[in-house]
Amino acid sequence: MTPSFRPAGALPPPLLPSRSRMDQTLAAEPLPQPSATRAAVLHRLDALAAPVRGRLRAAGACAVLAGWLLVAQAALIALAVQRVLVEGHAPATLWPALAALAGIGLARALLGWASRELADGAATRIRTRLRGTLPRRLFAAGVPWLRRQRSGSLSELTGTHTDALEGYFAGYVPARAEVLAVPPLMLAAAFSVDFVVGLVLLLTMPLIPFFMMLVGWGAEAASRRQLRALARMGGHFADRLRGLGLIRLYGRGTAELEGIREAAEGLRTRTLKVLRLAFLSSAVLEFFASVSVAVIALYLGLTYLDMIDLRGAPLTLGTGLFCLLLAPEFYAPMRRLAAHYHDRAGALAALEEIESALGTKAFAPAPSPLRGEGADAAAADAESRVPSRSRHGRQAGRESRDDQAGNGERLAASPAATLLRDGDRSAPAVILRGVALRHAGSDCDAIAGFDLEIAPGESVALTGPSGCGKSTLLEALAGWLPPAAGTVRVEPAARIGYAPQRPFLFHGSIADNLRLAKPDATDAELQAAAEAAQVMRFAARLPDGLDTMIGERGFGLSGGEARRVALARVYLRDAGLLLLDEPTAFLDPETEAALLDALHEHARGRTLVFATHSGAAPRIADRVLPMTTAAEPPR
Ligand SMILES: Nc1ncnc2c1ncn2[C@@H]1O[C@H](COP(=O)(O)OP(=O)(O)OP(=O)(O)O)[C@@H](O)[C@H]1O
Repeated sequence: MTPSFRPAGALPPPLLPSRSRMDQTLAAEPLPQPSATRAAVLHRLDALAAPVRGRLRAAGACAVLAGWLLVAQAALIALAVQRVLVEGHAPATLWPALAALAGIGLARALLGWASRELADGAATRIRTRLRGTLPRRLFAAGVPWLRRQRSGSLSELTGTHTDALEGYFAGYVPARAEVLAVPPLMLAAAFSVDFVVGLVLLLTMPLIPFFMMLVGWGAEAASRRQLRALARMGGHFADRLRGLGLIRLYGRGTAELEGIREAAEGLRTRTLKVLRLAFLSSAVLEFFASVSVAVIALYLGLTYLDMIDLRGAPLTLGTGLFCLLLAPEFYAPMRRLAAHYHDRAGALAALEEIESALGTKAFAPAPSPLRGEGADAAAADAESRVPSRSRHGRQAGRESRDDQAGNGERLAASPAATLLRDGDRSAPAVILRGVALRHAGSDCDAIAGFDLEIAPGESVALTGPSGCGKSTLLEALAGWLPPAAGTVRVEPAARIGYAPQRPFLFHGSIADNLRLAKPDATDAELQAAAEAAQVMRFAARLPDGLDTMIGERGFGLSGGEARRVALARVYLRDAGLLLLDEPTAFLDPETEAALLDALHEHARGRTLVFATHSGAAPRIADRVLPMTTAAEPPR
C-alpha cells in the first residue's frame, strides 16, 4: 500500500465518516428503483422460492381455508342468535349448530397452525440455502474482487440481508394468497344477504392497496438505506477491530469511539424511520378498516331504527349480526398483508443490495471453484484473447544459474522429500506472450509487453527492485489476476502450489493450517513438510508443537514463521508448479540456507517460479530473471 505523509502535528482524517457525511452519501443514492426494475427484482425474489414452492402453496391454501371457514362460522353464530332470540327456538335445538361451530373453531386453529409451520419451514429452508449459496458465489467471484471488498460488509450480506428475506416468505406470501381468495368470498356472502353492506365493502376495498402502495414505496427506500448503513457499519467495525492496535498507538481511540457512536446513532435513526413507516402504514389501514366497519354499523343501526330503508326489505337480527361479524374480518387479511408489507419492502431492498454486490446471478450455482494458494488449476489457463499489445521493451533480461554465484551443488535426496512425493503430478510448462497485467482500480499496467517461457521442471528466480511486478507476475501465474492483454498459458491440468507474500493462516493449530492442503495427510507427512519448510525450527519450541493454536491472520507467529507455514502447506500440496513469493524473507542465513536446500530438493521434477530479494536464493534456480520497473506513463 502506498504510504501517505502529512505534516507533523496534523490529525489524520477520521476513519469513520461522520453521521452527516454518511447520511449525505446515502441520501445521494438513487432510491427507490424504477418500477420496471422493481418488478424484475420481485420476480427474482419469488424465483428464490422455487425449491419450496409446494410448501408455500400449502401454507397459502391452509390460510385461505381458515378464512373461508370464518364465513361459515359467522353464519352459524348469526343463525343461532336469530333462532333463539328472534324465532324463540329452545336452546337445546342448537346443539348441532354449536357442535359445528366447535368443529370449525378447531379446524381453523389447526389450519392456522399448519399454515405458519409450513411457511416458517419454507422460509427457513430458503434462508439456509442462501446461506450456503452466497459464500460459494463470493468464492467464485475471484480473489481480485474479494480483495477489494470489506469482510464486515460481506458478512452482513450473508447475515442481516439474508434474514431480511425470511419475513417475506414466512409472512407476506401466505398473506397474499389469503387476500386474493378470502375477501372475494366474504364480499359475495355480504352481497347475498345485504346489497348495501356489500357495496360499502366493495367501495372501501381499493383504498387499502392504494395506501399500502404509497407507504410501501417509502418503506422500501428506507429499508434499503437502513440495510446499506448496516453493511457499512459492519465493514467499518470489522476494520476498526482489526486495526485496534494501530488506533491505540496513534491515540485515535476516543475519536474512533466517537465516530462509531455517531454511525450507530445514524443507524438507529434510520431503523426508527423504517419502523415509523411500518407503524404508519398499519395505522392508516386500521383507520380505514374501522371507518368502514363504523359505516356498516351505522347503516344497520339506522335501518333497525327505521330511519333509513335502503334495502327495500326488513332486516333480520341474524342478517345484521352476520354482516357485523363479517365486516372486520373482511379487512383482516388485508391488514395482515399490510403488516407484512414492510417485510416485502425489506426483502426487495435486501435482494437488491445483495445483487448490487454480487450481480443479478447472485443465487445461481457457483460456476467453478476458487483457484489460488494450493488450488487446482482446472481454470489455470488464464488465457486472454485480447490481442497482444507490446508497448515497450521486454522487461526481463536473462541470466543462467551458472552465471550466478557458481553455487550449483546438487543436493542429496532427503527422506522428507521422498515422503512428500506421490508421483501423480507433472511439471508444467509456462508460456507468457505479450502479457500486460493491471491491478483492479489501477490506471496503469504493473507489467506490460511481457514474454516468458519456462520449460517443464525449470526453476526460475524473479529478481528486481521493489514494485517491479514480481508478486503481480506470480499472481497472474496462479490465476488470481487475469491478464489485461496477451496470453498466460499454464497447462490446464497443472496442480499449483502458491505461497503469496502475505499468506492467510486460519484460526486453528499449525497442523490444521497445513491440512488445508491435504486433509488426509498423516502425522508423518505433516512432520516431513514442516521440517522441509523449516517450520520445526520454531514449532519444536512451542508448547504443543504443530498442534499449537495460532490466530486468524497468523497472530502469534512472526512474518518469517507464517511464511514457512505457508511453504509447508505448498509442500504438502505436492504441486507440479510451485509459485513462491519471497520464501526466504526475514530468515537468518542459516535457516535460509537449510530452507533453500530443502526447496531445491522438493523442486526436482517440478516447475518452480519464485520472487526473491535474497542474494543467496538464486543459487537454487536454473535461471534468474531480473525484472525492471515499467517506465510507461499512465494511459
Ligand atoms: N492490489 C493492487 N492494486 C493496485 N496496484 C497494485 C496492487 N498490488 C501491487 N500493485 C502495484 O503493482 C506494482 C507491482 O507490485 P508488486 O507487488 O508486483 O511488486 P514486487 O516486485 O513484488 O515488489 P516487492 O519486491 O516489494 O514485493 C507496484 O507498483 C504496486 O504498487
